[in-house]
This record gives sequence, C-alpha cells and structure tokens, in this order.
Amino acid sequence: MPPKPKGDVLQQKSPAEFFADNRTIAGFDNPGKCLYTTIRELVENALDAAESISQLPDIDITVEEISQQRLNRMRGVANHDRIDEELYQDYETEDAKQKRLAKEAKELERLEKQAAKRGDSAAALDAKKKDLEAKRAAASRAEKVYFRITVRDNGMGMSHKDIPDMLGRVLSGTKYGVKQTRGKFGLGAKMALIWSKMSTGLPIEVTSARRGAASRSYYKLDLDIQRNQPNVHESKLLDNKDGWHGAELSVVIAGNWQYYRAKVLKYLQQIAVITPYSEFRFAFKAEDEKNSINVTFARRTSTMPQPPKATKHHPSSVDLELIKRLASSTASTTLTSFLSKEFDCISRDLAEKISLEMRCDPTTSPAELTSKQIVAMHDLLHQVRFDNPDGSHLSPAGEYNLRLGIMKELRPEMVATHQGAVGVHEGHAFVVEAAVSVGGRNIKPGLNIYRFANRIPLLFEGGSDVITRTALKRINWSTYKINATTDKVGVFVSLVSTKIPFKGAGKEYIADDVEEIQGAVRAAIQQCCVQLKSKIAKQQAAREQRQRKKNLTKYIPNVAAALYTVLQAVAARRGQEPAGKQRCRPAKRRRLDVEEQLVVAGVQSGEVTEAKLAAKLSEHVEQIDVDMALEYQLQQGIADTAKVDACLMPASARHSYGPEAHCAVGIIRMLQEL
Ligand SMILES: Nc1ncnc2c1ncn2[C@@H]1O[C@H](COP(=O)(O)OP(=O)(O)OP(=O)(O)O)[C@@H](O)[C@H]1O
Repeated sequence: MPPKPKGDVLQQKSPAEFFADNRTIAGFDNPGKCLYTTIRELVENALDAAESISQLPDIDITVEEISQQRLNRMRGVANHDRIDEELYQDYETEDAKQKRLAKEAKELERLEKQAAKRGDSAAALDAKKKDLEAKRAAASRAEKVYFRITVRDNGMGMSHKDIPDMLGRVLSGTKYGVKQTRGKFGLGAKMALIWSKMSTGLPIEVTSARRGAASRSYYKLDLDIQRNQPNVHESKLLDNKDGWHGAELSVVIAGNWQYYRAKVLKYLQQIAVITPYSEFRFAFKAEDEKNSINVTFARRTSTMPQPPKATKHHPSSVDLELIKRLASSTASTTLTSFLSKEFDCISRDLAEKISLEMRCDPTTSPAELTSKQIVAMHDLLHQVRFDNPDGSHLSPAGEYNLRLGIMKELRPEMVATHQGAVGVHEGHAFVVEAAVSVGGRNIKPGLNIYRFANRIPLLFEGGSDVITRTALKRINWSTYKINATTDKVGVFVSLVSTKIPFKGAGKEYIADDVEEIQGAVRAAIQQCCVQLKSKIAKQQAAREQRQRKKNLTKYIPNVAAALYTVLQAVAARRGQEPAGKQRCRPAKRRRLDVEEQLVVAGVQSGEVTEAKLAAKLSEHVEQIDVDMALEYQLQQGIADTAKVDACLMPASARHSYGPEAHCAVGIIRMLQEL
C-alpha cells in the first residue's frame, strides 16, 4: 500500500468551527467590523422579537469601553508588567521616533494650510488637531480596547429551555420558515459569541422573559466551538415582579470604536428611518467620561406595519430535498391533500390534476412516494403554470413610515415615495418601496443612496448592490430636473421578501443579477422622480419669481430718485411758463393727462416726495408678486392642490359664519357643517 501523503488526514469541522475560521463570510472581518456587526445582529434580533408580537420596539443599546486592565480583572488575569520593552510590537527605536515626529509635524502643517485655505475657525482647527492627537494616541497605545455590548428589548423573549440552543448552537433559530424576517440563518448572535470567545474568552449573559411569565431566565453561557453546542456556566430563574418581557443580551468583545463609530451611528440613523415606530436609546460609555455619547432616536409614530405572516412554499421555488423533507414530515395522508396543504397556490383541484399527471393515484400516501415519483413531482412543479404568490404575507415599511422616517432624520425640502406592485423571484414574492428626497440636513450634494433589505440598513459593499447600481447607472436624473451632482438627493430603496438574494451570510448587499428585482427597483425610483419633477418645476418657477421681485426691489431707490428728478424738472418748467402759454403748448410737447398733472402739482406743492414715490413703487412690486402668485396657483389647479379642509370648533355658542376672508395668500371660507 502506498504511504499516505503527509497531512492527508481526513478531518471534519463543526459548523461553529467553520464560521469561526471564516468569520468574514458573516461580516466579522476585523475588530471594528466585528463591533459593528455584533451591534447590528443584536439590534435586528431585538426588532424581530418586538415586531413578532406587534409591540412597538423599545431598544436600549449600550457600548461600554473596557480597558485591558479592566478586562484582565474581569477575567481574573493578573496585569502584565513588561520586563523587556524591546520585545514588544509598539517598541519605538530612536530612529522610528524621529520619523514619526517629522511625519506628525508635516500632517499638522498640512492641516493648518488646509484650514487657512478654507477659512476654518480656530475652534475647527483645534478640533482637527485634537482628533489627530487622539488617533496618534490610540495607534501608539499598546493595549487593545474591548467593549461590552448590551442590547435590551421589549420583545417576545425566549423560553427558558431554548435559550442555550438558540444562542449556543450555530445554525439554530426560529426564523427558517417562509417568512419575511430580518434574521434568516440562525447565525448572527452565535457569531457574536464566537467572536467574544475568540477575542476575550468571556461568555454571553442573557436575561429573558416571555409575556406574562412569572419569572425571568438568566443564563451565562458560551459555545463549544468544536462540538457546536452550548456550554452553560450558570442558569437561574429570577423573579419577574414587574411583568417585564423581552431579552437582554450582553457580550464582551474586542473592537475598534474609533474607526467604526461613524458606521454605527449611521446604521442607527438609517434603522430609525426605516422603523420610525421604534425608539432606540444608544449610549457609548467611554473609559474617559468626556468621550461618552448618548443619542436617542425617538419614536415618531405608533403606526406599525402589519407583522409579516409565515406562508407556504411556492411550488416553483422547491427543490428535490425540500420535497422529500415535506413528504416525510407532512400530516397529510393523500397526495392531493399533501400538495394542496403544503404548497402555496395549489387548490385541491389542481393537486388532483398534478397527481394524475405524475401517473399517481391521488390517494397515494406522500410517505410512500418512491424516489422516482418525487423526481417526477419536482419536475412537474417546475413546469406547471401556477399563480404567483400574492405578497399579502409580506410586511413593507409602508410609504407613510418611509416618508416619516426620512422627514424625521433628514428634514428634506421635498420627498416623494412609491410602493411597487408585488413581484416574484424564484417563487418568492417581493415588494420594492422607494423614496427620493431633495435637500435636507446631514446630506452631501450628489446621490446619497440608502439601501434596506427586509428593513435592515445595508452599509457595506454598496458598489455591487442592485440598488446602488440602478440609481447610478439606470436612472437618467436630468430628465426629472434633478442634478445628480449638485443637488442633495436622497435615494431610499427598501426591498422586502421571504427570500432576499443576499450575497453572503453577512447580508451586506443584494445581488444585481436578478432581473425582476432590478426592474422593480428602477421602476420604483422612477415613479418617485416623476412625482418630484412637477414639484421641482413649481419650485423653480417660485424661485424665479422671487428673483424677479428681488431685482425689481433692488432698483426702487434709483428709479424713485430718477423719477423724482424728472418730475421736479417738469414741475419747475411748468412753474416758469406763463398761464396762457400753458394752454397753447408747442405741438411737439406731449400733453399731460389728468393724473400726470396731479403728480406734477403734487411735486410742486411738496406732497409728492422721493420717499413717497419709492413707497408706491414697493407697493406696486408687492402687488405684482401677489397677483402672479395667485395666477400661478390657479394655473397649477388651486382647487386640487391648495384647498385644505380645516375643522374649527367655535369657542362659544355665539358665532356667525361670515363671508369669505381674503388675504394675500389665500381665501378662508367659513362653512357651517350641519
Ligand atoms: N432578542 C431576542 N428576543 C427573542 N429571541 C431572540 C432574540 N435574539 C435571538 N433570539 C432567538 O435566537 C435565535 C437565533 O438568533 P441568531 O441571531 O443567532 O439567528 P437569526 O436571527 O435566527 O438569524 P441570522 O443569523 O440571520 O441573524 C433567533 O432565531 C431567535 O429565535
């Protein structure tokens, strides 16, 4: 027998080991990204848990900075005193120190020049210098920084006995059905635990209670990576006198706040946009108190989208294995009832026809189907024409919520929203919602793209995502009077589906190769643009009108002065002419009409002054402005757009419904509602 090549030994890996070795697949790339993804996974679980019981989510997120010394104390490890400094990575030779100082001086000089060029204030320059110093201090600091991340929600909670498996076994969860949920893989919380095991060795702490439970569960556990099973350190039942329900998960990991701070805050802002019915309280507790942050993303509405419902598999989306699994686990005893009960869009009638097409007796038990019959069924299910899923089980954010979220977080000048019709991809229904906003705070000029999938903000890998690519390449913004480089444009697209074609388990971007989704995203953005186009045209007309008024007003003093000089000259000449001559003027000179004669007389008597002329001109410009505004409103269809019903409660029984009240900008008409 030839000798086995060295290293050619058959090995097996548990799913936990696989994900520990390939953390990047799940979005756990580097310490900073791990910090971000941990927060994200826990927040999304919290939202899923609250929404599943139609509870307005109340979520507390705390990130507590922990120094190496404190972590050592927590782990019961003695602090390490260095014997030989030269052994360490952060040891700086004299040469290296000189180079660093020179580089820092250069950087400082660059900052100062930049600030002078931009005319930044001394305070802004100071802030930049401090930032530079902090970065340098952090980079030169030998010890790593750790974080305790705690997320507390008011959701459905977890049952006492399930907690170890839910949080200590990779690929276990309650969200595997055909249902629109943020979680899908049964992986996120476990990845946070794996990372905590790998970086700090500390277990996760969980407290949870279900609705109406008399006790709350407390667990301290970690995950046996090789066996992929939970390892419970401590478990107890605590009193739940105040009837709390929800979950609180707390995990200590290595991270990098400095580089991922902006991403975390952006994520929270975007999740607040897509779930304005949630309240998020975020606290960053720094070791140095002055660096701590507290931000609240307040709830702005109590209107929650309908919770998504679990649906059945659509026949055109199933594979052979799934059919086998369903056939072996179904409670149905006949093929007809199996097909009509386990699959969406198959009536009993159709089920019977399919059975006959399979050359099977409709009363055959699904458990007795042979492999060949299952293959025949699989082929048929992919060939027969079925109705599309109707999408009623999906739960889009809704145009109202989307608009509200955008208004609350960005305060744009205008925003348009659109919800597309239900589409289908591989037998899974999907809905695309979009909003396009113009102007607002905290938004840069150009296209600012916000992507959401099953109401999760997607912040990474934007370049490959169907939403980004569509907004950048497939929309001709100028057709809609939008300047995609200078206008501050917000493009918000949210896709919900029972199956989002994510690339990777990190759920960071949506594939751009699904034609149906690509088309739906494009159509939804275009619909918003069409709405905005007319608003932008109106705005441009109003701007031009304002400009015209400004120009006219600017010249009033000069015009009044010139006019007054001319009038004075006319009045003086008239004053010198003998009375008789006034009646037989030379034919060339124009006759003054009565009004003009009055003005000239006014100038002569001192009643008409330059100031009075200027005031009259201003009045006239004002009047033109009002007339044009009213005419413009009429052109735009005042009846449809500018008429608003308002209910006024009379303050007392003595009131009358008088005639219309006219003002410069509208008419108020009182009608008695009988
Ligand atoms: N805050 C929570 N409240 C209630 N149940 C929770 C909470 N967090 C986690 N769970 C339960 O634990 C399970 C596992 O969570 P985990 O984050 O590992 O995966 P997931 O959310 O199902 O999927 P994904 O990996 O896609 O996020 C969930 O399916 C859920 O049942």
